[in-house]
Amino acid sequence: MDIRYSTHAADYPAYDTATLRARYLIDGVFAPGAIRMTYCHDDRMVVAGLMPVGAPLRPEGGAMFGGLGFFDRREAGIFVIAGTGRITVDGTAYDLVEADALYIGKGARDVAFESPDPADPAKFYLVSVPAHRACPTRAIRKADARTLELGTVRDANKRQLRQYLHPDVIETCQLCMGQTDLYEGSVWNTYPCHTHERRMEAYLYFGLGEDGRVFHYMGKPDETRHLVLGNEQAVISPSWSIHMGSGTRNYSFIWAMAGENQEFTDMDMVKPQDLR
Ligand SMILES: O=C[C@H](O)[C@@H](O)CC(=O)C(=O)O
Ligand SMILES: [Zn+2]
Repeated sequence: MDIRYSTHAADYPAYDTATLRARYLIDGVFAPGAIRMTYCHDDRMVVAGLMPVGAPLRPEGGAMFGGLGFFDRREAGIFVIAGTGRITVDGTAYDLVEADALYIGKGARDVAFESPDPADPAKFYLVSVPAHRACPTRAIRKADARTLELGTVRDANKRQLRQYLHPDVIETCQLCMGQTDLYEGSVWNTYPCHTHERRMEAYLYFGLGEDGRVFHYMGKPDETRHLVLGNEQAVISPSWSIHMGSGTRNYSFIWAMAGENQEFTDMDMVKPQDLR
């Protein structure tokens, strides 16, 4: 378990590149046959990659969770970013293809992740946060998501944003999650940018190819820093930080938020002329 404590907004301007990356970047999200977990103390969000090859994978609770089962006091959203996958929750199997998602509510006991086709192993991206009550476990297919078309070719930010774990789609305790795909020729995400003091957020970038990179911007709007991210790397955005990026090509990312509210539009928009 990789543990990330919260950082104060006054501290990050002094970080060098290596420290910025150690605090906010999550590398090695997917490894064949393994569960890779990062426990982030910002809103106690767990970010994990599961890539079953052969035997099914089961997220464990254990010492890090006070001896509880993983889902005893948590909910999770899981997206398939590659391959085809099956998740079995207490005897019910959900078969998922790329861009499908599953929400698992608090109280699930036996959760197994599998790749039914060994030639096409699934990459499951999981984000989990504490939950105070049980909401129903449900699959959300790509077509079920609330879809928004954003941006323009002129601004190189034409993209499709799909809200899967969102109050208009399914009920969750605090997790909001979705996927944004940039169209070919567009490279900017989340511009004009924003903060949301009431929620933290994590992004997983993928579909970048081997050499593609995203220059991800973070920090207070008047004191920005950047992290260079490669394919299938994630980044933590504390509530005080902007989170936007520009890629060397188009790409996709999964965003996940947790905190005080689930109002997607509760954002403090930053005027471009105020960025530094
Ligand atoms: O708070 C919301 C998140 O930052 C993302 O949903 C933004 C995003 O996917 C986009 O603009 O493409
Ligand atoms: Zn945001």
